[in-house]
Order: sequence, then C-alpha cells, then structure tokens
Amino acid sequence: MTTIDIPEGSLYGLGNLPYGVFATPGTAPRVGVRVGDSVVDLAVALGDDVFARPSLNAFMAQGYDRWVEVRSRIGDLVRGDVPDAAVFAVGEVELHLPFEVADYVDFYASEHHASNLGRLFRPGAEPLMPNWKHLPVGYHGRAGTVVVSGTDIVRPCGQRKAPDEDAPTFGESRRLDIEAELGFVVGTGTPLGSPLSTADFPRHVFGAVLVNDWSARDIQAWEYVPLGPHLGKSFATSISPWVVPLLALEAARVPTPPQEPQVLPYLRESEPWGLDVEFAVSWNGQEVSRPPYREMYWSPAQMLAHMTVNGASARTGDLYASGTISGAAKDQRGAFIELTWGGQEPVTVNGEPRTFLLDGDEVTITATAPGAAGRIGFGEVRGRILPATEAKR
Ligand SMILES: O=C(O)/C=C/C(=O)CC(=O)CC(=O)O
Ligand SMILES: [Ca+2]
Ligand SMILES: [Mg+2]
Repeated sequence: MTTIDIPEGSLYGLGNLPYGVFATPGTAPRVGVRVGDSVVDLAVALGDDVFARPSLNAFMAQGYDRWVEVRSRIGDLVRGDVPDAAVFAVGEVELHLPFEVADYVDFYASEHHASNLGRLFRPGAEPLMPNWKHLPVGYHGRAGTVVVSGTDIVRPCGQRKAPDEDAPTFGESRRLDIEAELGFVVGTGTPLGSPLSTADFPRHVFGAVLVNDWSARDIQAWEYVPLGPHLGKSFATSISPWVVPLLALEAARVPTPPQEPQVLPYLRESEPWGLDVEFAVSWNGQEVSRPPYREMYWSPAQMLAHMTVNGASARTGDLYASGTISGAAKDQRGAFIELTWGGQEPVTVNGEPRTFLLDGDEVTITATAPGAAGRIGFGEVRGRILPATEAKR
C-alpha cells in the first residue's frame, strides 16, 4: 500500500481531483484521477469496471448522485492508503482524450472579444450585432476533430480572399490563430423535446476543460457569411486531458457582469454566476496574455439552457465551449488576432515581432481557480503547428 504525497501548494489537492484517461506503455487506456503528482487508477482502487474503459462517458452517464458519491470515496481513499498497483507518477503516463465528444458547440460569450472581433471583421459597423445581448450566440463545431493536448496541429489549407483581392485563391492559411476558452462537458443528457433550464445545470454538467479553438482567420473571413464559422475552425480543437469536476469549482463561483437589457425568462437565473478561472497563454514558452474568465457576459448555465431551448437533445459527452475569453485590457485578450490587432500591432515573443502562428510554434494555455482549500489547476492544453500537407488542388 502507498500513501499519496500531495506537495505543499499543489494545484491537485483533495479540493480538485480531476478525471482523465491514461495509459502506461503496453496497457489499455482507462480512467484515473490526478492527486498531487500521481495518477490513481480508479478501476483498481475502487474495484469498479466503469473506470476500466477508455473514456469517462459511462461514468458521467451514471449521473449527479454518483459523481458526488465517487468524489467522496476518492477523498476517503487518498486520505488513507492506496494499493500500489493503482498509483502511477503523472510523468510516466500517457494522457488520452478524456471523453468521447458527442456534439461540439462553441459560443461567443465574451463581450470584449465579440466587440474586438466585430471591429476587426466588420470595420465601420456596430461591433456587437443587435442579437448579442439577447442570446448567447454560438455555432456547431466538429466533434470528430477535437483532440487532446499535445496533438500536433497541421496548418490548414483552404480558400482565402483578402478584401483587396479580386478573387479567392487556394492555399495554406497565413493567419492561423488560437482561441483560449473554457469548455463544459455534459454528463447526463435529455431526450429530444425536453429543454434544460438554467437551474438544471449542476445535475447535467459534469466538468470543465481548457479549450484551444484553433482558427484560420483568412479562411474564416471569406467563408463565414452568412452561416458562420465552418472550415476556418473545424480542422482541430484541442482540449486539456483533465476534466475538472464542477463539484470542485464551487469556491470559484462569482456573479456574472450585470446583463442589460434584461434577458428573456428562459435565460434568467436566480443568482447568475460565472467562474473565477484565471487563464494564461504562452507562445513558444513566453506568456503573452492572461484572460480572465470571470468577465464573461453569458454564464455556463445560460449557454446550456440556450443550447437546448428549441428541444435539441443533450448527450453524454457533449462539449460546449465559452468562446474566446478576453478581458478589457490588451494583455488579457485570448486570441492573437485581437492581441496584435489584426496583425498590425505585433507582440514581441522571445525578442521577435510576431502576429499569427508560424510553423513550429507551440501554444500552451493553462488556468487555475480558487478551490475549497487553495487554488486548483486545470493542467494545460498545448499544441504545435506542423507545416501544411501539400495542397492537392
Ligand atoms: O465575429 C465574427 O465574425 C467571428 C467571431 C469568432 O471567430 C469567434 C468565435 O469563433 C467564437 C468565440 O470563440 O468566441
Ligand atoms: Ca471559438
Ligand atoms: Mg475548432
């Protein structure tokens, strides 16, 4: 038996207990929980086969009461002794995509980001569209291209047409960007025709992950009218390997900024709350931005209610992301198109002026939040840009 050591100040103490899917060389992927710098194999430690699977979906589908019970059992377990065969050093495991992504929806919930993008994409027009403060604007993404942190990202090719060009050309994206976001993972769904209310959020949403919604701004700018983002964003979306349970984020709740005009009844909450998650974005190892999630206009519960208000079903493994997190200050912007103002105001990265991503660049997004006993960590979402595979047309 082993006593798990939790280093002083660890972001992975008993107040966090994030879930992931891990494997050691030659073994099958299975569910584990991170404690300090260790990963505990839950199938072995708890003797329950629901954790012997290569995704969290079966466990998440068991529902809220079970999430509470397992979290409390893990707490009891790691306060005592854990079987040796269940404990691995985090450095010796490979982390996989933690859940099977059912559907992927991406919102646009930051007022700062939406205003900045409005100015950049639609100069001369009102930055916010007339609908923006009445509903959380979003689009459906591509679930099959959600990848785990560490997966290389091949530069996408597609149609691009700059405003001063007469006709589109085909080729690799020259304006490849990131979007730092927080993603919410649906644990238990609903059948068609049964909308979820904002009050249903805690019993249906299992946890949160970090998201980098890679975006090819040149492809996006040409294709998006009038149906919204398509190939400019569907080539890859990276998520962090650890799913932080919503149960670990109680201490991180903060009121959302005031909403004016008042929203329609289905979007109201008795006490609208967001999360005080502090993000950091690093470009080739240098921190370039610190986006504050607490400033997001639309709340996680409002996004869930909106996503299902038409009767669309929700399913175990649905991922809905907040949209790019940007604060009011320049160094709080969660996308490079904003940080460099469309490429006109380069930022200095390791001594060099930079605008959009170059081949070989690596971006790492991390985040922490207040927990029940000290700060808790979300780990990281990291990705490196590989050159485009040669264009075939
Ligand atoms: O305003 C636009 O036309 C485009 C906006 C975005 O690219 C943002 C987006 O994908 C949603 C988000 O991450 O906030
Ligand atoms: Ca996005
Ligand atoms: Mg994407």
